[in-house]
Amino acid sequence: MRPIEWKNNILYILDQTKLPWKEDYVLCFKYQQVIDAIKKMKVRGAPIIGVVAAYGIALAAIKYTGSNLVDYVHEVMGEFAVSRPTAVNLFFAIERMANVVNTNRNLSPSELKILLLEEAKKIEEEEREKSIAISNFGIEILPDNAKVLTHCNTGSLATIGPGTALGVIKEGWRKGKISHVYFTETRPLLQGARLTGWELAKENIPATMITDNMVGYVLSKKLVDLVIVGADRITLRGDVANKIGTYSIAILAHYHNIPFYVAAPVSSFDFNLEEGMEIPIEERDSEEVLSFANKKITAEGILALNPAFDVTPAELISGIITDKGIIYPPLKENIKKLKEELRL
Ligand SMILES: CSC[C@@H](O)[C@@H](O)C(=O)COP(=O)(O)O
Repeated sequence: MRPIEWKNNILYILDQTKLPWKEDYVLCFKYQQVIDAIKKMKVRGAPIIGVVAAYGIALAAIKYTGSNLVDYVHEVMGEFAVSRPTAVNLFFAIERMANVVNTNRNLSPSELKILLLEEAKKIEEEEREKSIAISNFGIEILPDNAKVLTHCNTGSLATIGPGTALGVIKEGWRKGKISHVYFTETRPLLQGARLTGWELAKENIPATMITDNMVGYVLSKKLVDLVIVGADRITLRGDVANKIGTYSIAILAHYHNIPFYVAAPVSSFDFNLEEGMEIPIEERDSEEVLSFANKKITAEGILALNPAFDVTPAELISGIITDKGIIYPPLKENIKKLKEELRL
């Protein structure tokens, strides 16, 4: 199963809104279709959003027949930048593509188009490698026979490679360190139930789904030894934006003395932001909350909140598993060290 594929100037995107019922690909011939797929969450998860945006920008360039390719690509990048605001990987990928354009302005349009496509392929390959590295580093935090809880979907569908949090879980299972996985259904769009369940079943990993409001029960009964989740954006002090509900899980884990880990590539860090409250949180259409299985579940006139993410403060996090190793508390100090080491 490949979550995306680039073939003959077409970007194929496995439509995650149709899983697990149907394995259907959306064919993107135009960059607008890529933006639409991101907005409608046909493709979702922080790392893959960046990869898909890079291909979308390359696709726009390849299809352009006008006389000012550089300005056009910048306009397109602006459109991608407002597709989903929280995952910083999107902006990381746009910046990489912008660098290619800005440093090669003097090349012919056809040469520039080739370079843009090469950069998108490079970003894809790098994300794959990063998620393999995270999966391997993560083994260190797993006790023997571990029972683990995760939230949302952080697997191959979200990352190209094995995954971040789910990558650690898959590798832990392969190495005999994990005995059971609990995962939340993840309302309102059920990325846990539909996508994580689908990936775990494909790998034959013993798994139990719980509804989002069962986390307190599961942790109080000591059914799990640790929690691992992904991230959409991590600030300099180690605050983490991730799928709505993550913050509640972190508080419950803290109360019950259960380690709470985050797994994310360095491309999920936003070194421009200090505090979690600075992270822009995507507000989605309230209809997603007001309905279930395409059926309205409230009386007419009832309103609903629909923030897609929340922020977990650094104090609640036991460690961040990255593609460069594990960052332990004090997170602020150690993130600063990593930034300096990587010269970012
Ligand atoms: C490796 S994916 C990490 C995060 O992107 C993931 O945990 C998450 O919150 C996804 O949210 P989504 O709204 O499904 O894009």
